[in-house]
Amino acid sequence: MANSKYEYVKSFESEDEVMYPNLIVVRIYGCNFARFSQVNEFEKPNDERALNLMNCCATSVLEKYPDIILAYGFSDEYRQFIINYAPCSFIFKKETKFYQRRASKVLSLIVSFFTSLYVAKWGQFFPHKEMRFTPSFKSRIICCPSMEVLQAYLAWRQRECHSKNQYNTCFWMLIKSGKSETEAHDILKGTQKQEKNEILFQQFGINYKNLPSMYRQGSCILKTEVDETVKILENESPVKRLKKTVKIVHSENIASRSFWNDYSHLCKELGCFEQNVNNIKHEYMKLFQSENKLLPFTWIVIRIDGSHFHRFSEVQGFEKPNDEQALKLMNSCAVSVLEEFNDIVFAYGVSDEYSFVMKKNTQLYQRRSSEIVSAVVSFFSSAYVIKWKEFFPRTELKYPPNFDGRAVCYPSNDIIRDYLAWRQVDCHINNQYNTCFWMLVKSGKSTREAQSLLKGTQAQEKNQMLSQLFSIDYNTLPVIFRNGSSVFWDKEMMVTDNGTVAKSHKKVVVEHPNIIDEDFWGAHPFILEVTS
Ligand SMILES: Nc1nc2c(ncn2[C@@H]2O[C@H](COP(=O)(O)OP(=O)(O)OP(=O)(O)O)[C@@H](O)[C@H]2O)c(=O)[nH]1
Ligand SMILES: [Mg+2]
Ligand SMILES: [Mg+2]
Repeated sequence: MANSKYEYVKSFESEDEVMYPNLIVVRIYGCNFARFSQVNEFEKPNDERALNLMNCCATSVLEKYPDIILAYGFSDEYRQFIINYAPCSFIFKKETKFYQRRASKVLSLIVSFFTSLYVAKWGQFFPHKEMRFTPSFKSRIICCPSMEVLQAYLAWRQRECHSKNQYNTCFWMLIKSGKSETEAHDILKGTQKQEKNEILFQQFGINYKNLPSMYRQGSCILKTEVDETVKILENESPVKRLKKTVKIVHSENIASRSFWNDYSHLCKELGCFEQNVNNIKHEYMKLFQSENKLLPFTWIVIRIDGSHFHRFSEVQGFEKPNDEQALKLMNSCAVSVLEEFNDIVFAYGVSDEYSFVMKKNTQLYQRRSSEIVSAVVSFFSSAYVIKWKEFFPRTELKYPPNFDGRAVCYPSNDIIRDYLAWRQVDCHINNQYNTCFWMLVKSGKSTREAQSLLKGTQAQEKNQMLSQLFSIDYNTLPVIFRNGSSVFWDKEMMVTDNGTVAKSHKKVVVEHPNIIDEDFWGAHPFILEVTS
């Protein structure tokens, strides 16, 4: 399709490929889950339903993406100051070429799918509890340069599981026995493993080792190959083939040679463990915790895009070329995103994509790229599944959709405006093409004929085609289709008692203005104004 003069903004996008032979681990964890688990009254210290829901989502992630070989998750129960709920790590096979190993694509697609699943499957695990509050997760890539590092990573995760679960079990037993939260923390401060076990045994008659292994050891979700009998021959000998299945196991030490090397599939796709690890090197901990930050004093755009929405819109029977309800659902999710993330000042959406502009001086998550991208894409995905019924009351959601996301920095107001213009020009070009294409198809042409009739045509010719063949004046088509949707905080001017003009936020609005020309920006100067 035609290029526009705004295409240059693409050059601001940077490469973020995780280079081979690094192993890719995607780690996800709950966002603000202290609040989510409280509002939804999760049982403490472990809510079995919540853990099973998480395991079920992780299983579906493994089933959807063949390149993910293993997932490990556990419950890091809500405690004061701790918001790192339900951490789960997904490990890709060494040879993966998933989305050309681009970090933001990989981490966003996985967290988005996990979130959609979490919302869609909620009712199966909490049948009598309506979900309150939009759940969302963050994700990041942990890049493991060798099997030794992966082994250290898994050992670290499982140690966290052991120690957190032991602490939480003691903590909540103390609370149940009448202690205040502060008293319980004080009792446990500085205690070693052994002492905690003694508290549990002596005060509460609990043998820690007898607690369910899912709580103590976490859950490994892995692909295994099993022999499956396909048919029985006449001579009664069975014909077998290898079938991949996903299973959940709980094991004392997932980073041990004996556990790992027992699963031939893990060794084949990732590699074997040479020896057991005892101490996790300090340098590795730095590697597990390092994160890239986005350039300071630049506008940040987080662009999300529906994954395989061509298929999704077919399956859901969206109207062609534009389904107004589908677009309104996208818009409604964008409104929720603006309400949730104060630093997002503007959003522009078309088709299955949305661009969110975050103010230049935002300090959200210390400008850590993966945290920002994952939190936004996950929140959007969650809202999409939650709001589906509101926009499609008669169409069931056939499968949970997911979105990819990326963050790009733009240094000046002119360039951020060119970025938005680029997206709107794209909207014009695509919409005009799609409108002609579907009119031709609806009039009886094959898709190939329609394509060849439109090949190389300019905007003018397409407009003529629409008006001459179908009596359609392109400019009278709904503006939401032609211009896409802009979402922003509408400000109200208020004159205060002393006569000065003050501005206050009113509410988030969805409009369909031309954002290429000056008029809109002249009338809304506050959107790209840099305020502290
Ligand atoms: N029928 C219909 N389809 C839509 C609508 N909005 C988006 N789509 C579909 O979603 C696709 C979006 O294009 P892309 O984002 O480039 O393609 P994709 O299939 O999502 O593939 P990836 O984004 O690469 O994963 C369009 O090609 C349409 O097939 C709509 O309102 N109606
Ligand atoms: Mg798409
Ligand atoms: Mg798209």
